[in-house]
Amino acid sequence: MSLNARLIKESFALVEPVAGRASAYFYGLLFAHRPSLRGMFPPDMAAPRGRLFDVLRRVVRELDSPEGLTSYLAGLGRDQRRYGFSPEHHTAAGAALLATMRRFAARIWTEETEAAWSEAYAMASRIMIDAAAAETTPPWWLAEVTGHEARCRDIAVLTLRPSQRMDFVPGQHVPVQTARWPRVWRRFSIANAPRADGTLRLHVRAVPGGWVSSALVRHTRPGDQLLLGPPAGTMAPPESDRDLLCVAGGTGLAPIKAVMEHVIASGRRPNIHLLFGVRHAGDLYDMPDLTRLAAGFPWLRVLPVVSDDPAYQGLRGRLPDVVDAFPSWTGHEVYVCGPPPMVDATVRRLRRSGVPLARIHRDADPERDRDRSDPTETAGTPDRFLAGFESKT
Ligand SMILES: NC(=O)C1=CN([C@@H]2O[C@H](COP(=O)(O)OP(=O)(O)OC[C@H]3O[C@@H](n4cnc5c(N)ncnc54)[C@H](O)[C@@H]3O)[C@@H](O)[C@H]2O)C=CC1
Repeated sequence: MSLNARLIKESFALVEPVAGRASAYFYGLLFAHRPSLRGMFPPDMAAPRGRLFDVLRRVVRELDSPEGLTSYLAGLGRDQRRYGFSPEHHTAAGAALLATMRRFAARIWTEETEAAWSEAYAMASRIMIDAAAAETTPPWWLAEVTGHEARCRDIAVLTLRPSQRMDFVPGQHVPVQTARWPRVWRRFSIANAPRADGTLRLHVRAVPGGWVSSALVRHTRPGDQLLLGPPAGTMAPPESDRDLLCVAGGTGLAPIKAVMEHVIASGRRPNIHLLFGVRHAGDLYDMPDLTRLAAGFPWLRVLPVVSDDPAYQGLRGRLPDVVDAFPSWTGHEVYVCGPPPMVDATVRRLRRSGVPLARIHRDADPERDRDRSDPTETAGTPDRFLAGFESKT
């Protein structure tokens, strides 16, 4: 791959500070030239606009590491299948992207810059298109809700049965779409290791203003159908036999539970310490299940931790402080999931206490974190799902 990375970076550095205006311009152009594409996006374009620059930032950052770039773009191409993106759409998006860069980096734009972006986009779209074409798994799955348990005021645990087999690695997440909010996807971690019956569990907190999470917690019942995109995410169970420290903040428990289930099912016998942190005792939404898991695996120790309730009789405090209060975790593999500030603070403390970075596992996909706080993720719905829903309601 021989790209003029310098010219791309220089021009991108001019456009990035005006990302909001540039992405509005990009989508404006795209829809003006291809009005039919508008129907693939949600009514509120804020999230797709934000995501455009998340992707560009990541691509520009990875320009100097061809392997990382190729793997990222291939993943993107495979994921885009759920929106129904075709090679033709890539051509239209490429023209809009070039026009956007040309306009917002006009001050330093030259023929060489134009050629650099043009080559880079051709290369990137080729990788995405080829990866999408080579993928043999479905672009999306219909899944029936077979269980819906309201665990506390805002949290429900859903059990789903995909209509076709879905392979995933414990620790990964899936994009979810409800019929209530067509074309709006939101990612949730899968909360179990793969099961013989193919079912998946999701732990969902209804966040204020969260379209998909509220629909899943308050308006979804057994028998309803959801749409799932391909599982993604790089967090995976440990390969070593080291003991495990798991630090879960709220519904950040989900991927950690999947990893723990996998380790327990593997027949290994590491000691597992789970610190499950919530704000109020009433938020300890999964304790009966965790207690059952610990009863069947004596090497698992579950420690509920409550941060915002002075009357709580058990372990109290914020997770980063509680982690720090133990003698040493330097010999452990560590998994940390939950609110990003909690994860960052916990990782900092662990690093300071000598735990090597390579042994700290977190869900490090920044796009995923944004999906969490902004549920209106980008675009697209297979028509069959909408048709099915419309005929159902
Ligand atoms: N794969 C992953 O990484 C997953 C991450 N999540 C994230 O986990 C979060 C869960 O939210 P909730 O259940 O509402 O959790 P929450 O806001 O109720 O907090 C859970 C725990 O984190 C601690 N905490 C919160 N903010 C903190 C901070 N700034 N510093 C130190 N500790 C802090 C709280 O004290 C509590 O112990 C969401 O942000 C969600 O996006 C959820 C599922 C999977």
